[in-house]
Amino acid sequence: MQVTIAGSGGWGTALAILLHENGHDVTLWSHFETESKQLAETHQNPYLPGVTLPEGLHYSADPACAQGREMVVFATPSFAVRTTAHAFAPYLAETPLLVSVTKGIEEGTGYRMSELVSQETGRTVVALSGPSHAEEVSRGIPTGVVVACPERELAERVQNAFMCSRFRVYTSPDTAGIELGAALKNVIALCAGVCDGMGYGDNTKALLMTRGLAEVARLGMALGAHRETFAGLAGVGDLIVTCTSMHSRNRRAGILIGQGVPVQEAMKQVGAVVEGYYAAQSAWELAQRKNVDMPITEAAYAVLYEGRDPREALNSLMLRDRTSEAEDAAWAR
Ligand SMILES: NC(=O)C1=CN([C@@H]2O[C@H](COP(=O)(O)OP(=O)(O)OC[C@H]3O[C@@H](n4cnc5c(N)ncnc54)[C@H](O)[C@@H]3O)[C@@H](O)[C@H]2O)C=CC1
Ligand SMILES: O=C(CO)COP(=O)(O)O
Repeated sequence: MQVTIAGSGGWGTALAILLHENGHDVTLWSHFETESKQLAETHQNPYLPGVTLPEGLHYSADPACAQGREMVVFATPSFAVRTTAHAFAPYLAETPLLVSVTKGIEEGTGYRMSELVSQETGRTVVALSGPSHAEEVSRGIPTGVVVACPERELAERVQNAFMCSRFRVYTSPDTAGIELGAALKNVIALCAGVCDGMGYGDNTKALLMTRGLAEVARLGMALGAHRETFAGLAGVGDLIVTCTSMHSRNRRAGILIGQGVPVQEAMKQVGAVVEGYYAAQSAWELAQRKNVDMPITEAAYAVLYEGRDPREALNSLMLRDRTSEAEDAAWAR
């Protein structure tokens, strides 16, 4: 298959290596000409230290490189997905498969990433997500993900393109669930990092992850996602990897914030996109709009955007009104 990957950060590059190994003819597109030249000349990507890009990958900074390709994968940070899809749209008429692998929610509108690409291109878009740090995928470490699309045939074609012995791909019809799980868990991972940075323990993190998943699923379902998706790879699977891995940019940013580093400085020190920072604002807005209770996300928003002290935020989460883990209906059983 002829493939273009639109976005040459860590994730786009890791997927370019994978698809090249799968026998596809891959062009890696960069937003910046200088970045594209550097990749072509050095075969190294600073976002993936120690990984050498294989011979045979092509590099471009021109969206026209998508012309006539069979699959285009959008892999930029979320803030750049709409503009990138807009730039690529004139070249996609003969491309049957469009894929989004970005994890975020558009600020202000609340749209998911596949929705942005769809709006800009007028086409159905497959979403790919799951516990999949680029640092590990680029080194061939076995990984599992989900591809979602209401059109099963499109999902299965994308599954076939990515699947191999080190990259297991499941399909799902629940694009909303897959994308919301991906975007919202980043907020919880950032909070898990904050707890680590403040020196709290494994109990605290397990509490945060479990109750975090509950509120992620609550908002997801209010936005049309299926409950069971949050028990899958793009839900609890991705939550586990992001809250526990030192590869996670969200967790690393959180650790710094928990240690007292100012938010903007923490993101600068991480040096790659911290999607949970942006998702906290979008999730907070969506929760208000849909009237969904999301106490952890609300606390994250207050810490990240209003300067609230993280210790004080955690303390007030612990002392919220007492409640039940079960829904009211369960007590009647
Ligand atoms: N890194 C990872 O392990 C994984 C990342 N993701 C998701 O993939 C998305 C991209 O993540 P990464 O590749 O890690 O990000 P990154 O932080 O490595 O991305 C940096 C890239 O963004 C590009 N960029 C900057 N401004 C741009 C613009 N205006 N237009 C287009 N591109 C621009 C830069 O050229 C650079 O190549 C995020 O949503 C992330 O959550 C998903 C799974 C794994
Ligand atoms: O989504 C990811 C892994 O599945 C990447 O997480 P970070 O953005 O926190 O590094």
